[in-house]
Amino acid sequence: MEKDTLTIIKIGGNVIDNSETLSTFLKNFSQYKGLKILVHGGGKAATRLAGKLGVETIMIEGKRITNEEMLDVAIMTYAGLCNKKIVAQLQNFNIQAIGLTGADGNSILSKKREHTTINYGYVGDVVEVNAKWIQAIIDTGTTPVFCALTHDKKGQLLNTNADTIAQSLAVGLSSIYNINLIYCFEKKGVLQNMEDEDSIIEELNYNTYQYLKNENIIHSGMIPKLDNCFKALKQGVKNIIIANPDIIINPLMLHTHISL
Ligand SMILES: Nc1ncnc2c1ncn2[C@@H]1O[C@H](COP(=O)(O)OP(=O)(O)O)[C@@H](O)[C@H]1O
Ligand SMILES: CC(=O)N[C@@H](CCC(=O)OP(=O)(O)O)C(=O)O
Repeated sequence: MEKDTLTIIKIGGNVIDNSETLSTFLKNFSQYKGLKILVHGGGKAATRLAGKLGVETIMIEGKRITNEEMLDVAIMTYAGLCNKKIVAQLQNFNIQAIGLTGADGNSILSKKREHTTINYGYVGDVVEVNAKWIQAIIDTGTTPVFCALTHDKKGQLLNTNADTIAQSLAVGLSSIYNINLIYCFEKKGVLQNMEDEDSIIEELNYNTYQYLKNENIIHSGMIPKLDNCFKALKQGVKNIIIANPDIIINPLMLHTHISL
């Protein structure tokens, strides 16, 4: 039997952080046809709330050092502020959305990252996605909205990068669905030149990625994002793009297609 298509869309900090951009995106998302999952980050909002609460933010290679206090900030921000505001807006647009951490429905199981040279603290690496349960939720006509938290099934919530959540869901659900994975951020795609918003690399393969990374044309948050894309491709996810959120209403818009 032909598999259904499921689109997994991830939105990042710069989309969530602007209430107008977010609202426009959510309206467009609500009109996007077919089965869908939304994954959101909120790193910037977490850093802001941490500042207000007097909790210091330390990032190493784009990953947040998550001590006990920072984990509380992450839970408040991702599962609370960001997730519930998004779900409420989607309900307003008549989408039967449900907000989830990986603990809800045991949907995403992870393992606390081991302390090597860097102690990341309460950061989780995904071990397993509960694909059958997520499918059952989708089958009721519900749209899952995942935030950047997982759990270890020993009672501990863990902070997991939202790009990785999207990748793990894509891989975990690819046995059931044909997956489209879309990473949305504020630019139109991966750029050849950060000064030129129109210098979009339309097709990016692994070798070109390595070259552009060495040349420092691809750097910072784009590195873990692309690492997640290639990880997903290597595990059988077929269609992955990096694009501006407007892609969902204008599929002809220029974007970056990722291939091996
Ligand atoms: N070549 C590139 N093209 C586009 N963005 C790039 C590039 N290299 C680095 N970046 C940076 O990567 C960022 C996206 O990563 P990140 O901030 O983690 O995304 P998100 O907003 O989805 O969480 C962009 O905002 C940009 O500053
Ligand atoms: C472990 C880790 O770094 N987790 C991320 C989760 C949030 C996130 O990924 O947010 P964006 O997509 O907006 O960057 C963090 O706490 O910043």
